[in-house]
Amino acid sequence: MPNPNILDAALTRLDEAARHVQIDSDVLEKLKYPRETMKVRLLIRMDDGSRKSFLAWRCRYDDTRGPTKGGIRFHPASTAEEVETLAFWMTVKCAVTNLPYGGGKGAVQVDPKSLSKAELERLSRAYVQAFAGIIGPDRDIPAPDVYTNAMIMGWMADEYASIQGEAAPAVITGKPIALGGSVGREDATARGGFYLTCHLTERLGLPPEGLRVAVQGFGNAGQHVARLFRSIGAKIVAVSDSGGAVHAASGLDLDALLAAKAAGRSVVQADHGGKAIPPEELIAVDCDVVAPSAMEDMIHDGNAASVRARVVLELANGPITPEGDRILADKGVVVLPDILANAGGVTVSYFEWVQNRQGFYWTLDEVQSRLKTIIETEGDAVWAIAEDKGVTLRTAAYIHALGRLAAAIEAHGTQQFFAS
Ligand SMILES: NC(=O)C1=CN([C@@H]2O[C@H](COP(=O)(O)OP(=O)(O)OC[C@H]3O[C@@H](n4cnc5c(N)ncnc54)[C@H](O)[C@@H]3O)[C@@H](O)[C@H]2O)C=CC1
Ligand SMILES: O=C(O)CCC(=O)C(=O)O
Repeated sequence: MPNPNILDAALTRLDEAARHVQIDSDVLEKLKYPRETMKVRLLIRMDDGSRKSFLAWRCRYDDTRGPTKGGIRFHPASTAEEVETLAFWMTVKCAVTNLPYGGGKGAVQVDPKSLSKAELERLSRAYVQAFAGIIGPDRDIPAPDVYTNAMIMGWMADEYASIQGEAAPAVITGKPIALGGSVGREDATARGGFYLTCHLTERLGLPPEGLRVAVQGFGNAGQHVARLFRSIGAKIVAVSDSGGAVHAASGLDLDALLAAKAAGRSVVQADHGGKAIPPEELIAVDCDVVAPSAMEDMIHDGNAASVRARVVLELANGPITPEGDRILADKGVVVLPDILANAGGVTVSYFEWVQNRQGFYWTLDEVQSRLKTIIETEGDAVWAIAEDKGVTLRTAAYIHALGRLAAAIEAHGTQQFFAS
């Protein structure tokens, strides 16, 4: 189960940022609590005729800057606290990238691997039936997250359209292209992190060639980031998934790993060309960039000292605890923070929403070049704040976001939020 105090830990990053800028205390008070979290029990019919129920949540953390936006996770260990924390991070992430959104997130406490495809579809449709009153193209716009994908988003969009009695593709992003999805959304999370790393290579002190990369979590974010780094000649020296981890100092056979995953197998079952290692050793392998791309709190006070990479590229949300951050900073390891490094996904989700609303679709080149511009522009802004204030990139990203959030909160007028 995630740390029950995960939201408190996440909020310490906001407090740290607030120490370096003048921020009205009302602004911080508003950002400390989710606006609304709805909890339901979804009851679905199983293939054998029995019925089973699953806890599910949708949190709209803050909508000051626009409709709330964020993925839906299907995971057996999901909790309300985790959903609210993920929704808080979405609020900050959308502000860092200047998308016209607030932050939201959803989850179902389920092991999706234990369901048949038909059961998974019934669960996905039940989720939309339960939350149809809270989501909407101008209210709250879900997307994929851990163990959800384009197929599930397609079922959900279809269910929402049936309920509304009209097509409403902009209610959800990360859909299949055939249902109004955007080209370039599939690898967008990884691509954003890849663009950021490449843009900062020199400033990060990374070797321009022969980069060695380790990837923890080999799903959507992890597989695509490995593929993108390979495309510039990098070696993928270690990868892991929920089934285990593999390592080869001379580089793993990425095609074999991708083929194994496509066939529903773990990386340890692939003809990977390396050796299996204990999963907890992945973050400690000798490499230039380690990309945690799985779950929260994977690098913490108990293992941060073992990180040997020069750079941690946070594709996962919240993979490093605040104590882990301090240890890495003391070691001189640079962390590219989640709220910037994995923002490629929500940025292309925004492009999908825009395309759905205008009914006019862009080319892959247009999507990728707009994504690159946003990531590089906001990356430069965050880097400049970090240099100017002598803070980590994470604190700088929070300072950057806090400025935009404060401006929007103040522009709304305080009477709306704080009864006198
Ligand atoms: N899909 C998206 O658009 C975005 C995802 N993220 C974040 O990226 C992370 C990964 O998400 P996705 O790639 O979409 O999920 P996914 O469901 O496609 O892949 C998750 C991967 O993590 C692995 N995993 C699970 N527990 C693990 C563990 N304890 N150790 C090692 N590997 C483990 C799974 O086996 C799987 O390979 C999450 O933190 C998610 O919130 C962030 C931004 C956008
Ligand atoms: O694509 C989106 O709207 C949200 C993606 C997401 O859940 C995330 O960035 O953590």
